[in-house]
Amino acid sequence: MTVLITGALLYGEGDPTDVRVRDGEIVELGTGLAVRDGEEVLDATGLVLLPGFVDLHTHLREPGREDTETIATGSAAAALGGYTAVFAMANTDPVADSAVVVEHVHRRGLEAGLVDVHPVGAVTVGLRGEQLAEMGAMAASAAGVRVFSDDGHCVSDPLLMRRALEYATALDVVVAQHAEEPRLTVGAEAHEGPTAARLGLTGWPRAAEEAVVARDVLLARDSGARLHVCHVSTAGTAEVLRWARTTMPGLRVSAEVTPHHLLLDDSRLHTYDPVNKVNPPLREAADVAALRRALAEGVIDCVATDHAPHAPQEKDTEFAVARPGMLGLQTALSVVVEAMVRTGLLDWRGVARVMSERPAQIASLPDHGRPLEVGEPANLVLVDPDATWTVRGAELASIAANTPYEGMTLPGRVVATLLRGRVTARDGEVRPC
Ligand SMILES: NC(=O)N[C@@H](CC(=O)O)C(=O)O
Repeated sequence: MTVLITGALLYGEGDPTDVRVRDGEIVELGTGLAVRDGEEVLDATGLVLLPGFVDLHTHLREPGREDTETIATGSAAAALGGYTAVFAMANTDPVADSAVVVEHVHRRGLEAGLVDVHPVGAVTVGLRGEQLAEMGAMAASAAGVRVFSDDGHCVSDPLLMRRALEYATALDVVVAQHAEEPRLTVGAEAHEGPTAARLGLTGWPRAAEEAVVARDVLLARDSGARLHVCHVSTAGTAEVLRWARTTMPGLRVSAEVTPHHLLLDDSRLHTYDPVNKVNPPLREAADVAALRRALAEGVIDCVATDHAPHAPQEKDTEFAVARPGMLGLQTALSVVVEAMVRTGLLDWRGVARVMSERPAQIASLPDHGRPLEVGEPANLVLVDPDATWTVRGAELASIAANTPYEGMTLPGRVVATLLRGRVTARDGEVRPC
């Protein structure tokens, strides 16, 4: 299968370039490349070519909640969002805490064939935070698990977290922590601050996140482990990470921020619409500004969606009982363009860094986030930087429709995604193999 991409702006820079892709690789770069017989041509005039995006944090809900998302529908959303690899969180039913479950998820991803689906293994049995899961068996399984997380729950017991990091060091895998001290967030519904106080919502204080991150970087320092901090949501956490990076040379700590924490703040909560309920919660405008700065400066490494589909009956209910979480895979690029590119904080090379290169490096994916050069794997995304589109939850590929961007017009549109040289999405349609 051969594809010729014509006139693309590589990383949004320089002269328009033609890119020939064959047998899963970039085989030729140049200008005026001739179209060969049987070749699919992608006219990329005015479009930006980047390495395909990598999402370290996705909830695909299969097994267990196929009424809200399946590995096939989530893979479609990912391909349409420009992703070539996603990491599927372990909070499924059954929990992905054994080789059997992670191998099942991996296999289902291969069957869907739209994006590389990497199962995340649970750190503790049943996500209960009591006993370590069989991390070694999951790492050694056919799924080759490289990222472990109890996401949705914090590994709050410091001794258990220390042990998890020690095992992770031995296995050379990453522990991704959902940083939330549970004793500080009992009954929490929204960010603790003036908005929650006015609305009568129980607060989720910043310190519940910041204290766990501070503890964990010290545990990572002592164990030499690779720690990844999920969904950083506060200015204070960014400061803890900055302090850790500057005072502890050799520290192997990385961090992600979600698109929604880069764009939305808790001023949206006055409607009590649970579409805005998410964990960690939307914070204040000053946090949003600090997170944007930290991402631009590399204090936060990457963007991860925390794509969290929920059924209507879990969202269209009272704020207090509604499930937290928002869709993210198909809107991530546009939100990053709005929050980071339009504001001048990142150029397209920066977008490639935070959405492709750093996440691939953090998860040790050798074939993703690679330079746009001859001989490199053709995991690619073509973006129209000037297009805008209006988000409609019902039109997204996910089964669930809980997008906080409903009706919003956002910039930047994914035109095509290529996985190992095969077009997986083009002009809003997916192409399963
Ligand atoms: N991020 C979310 O708001 N929700 C996540 C889990 C969680 O972190 O609570 C989910 O699985 O729905």
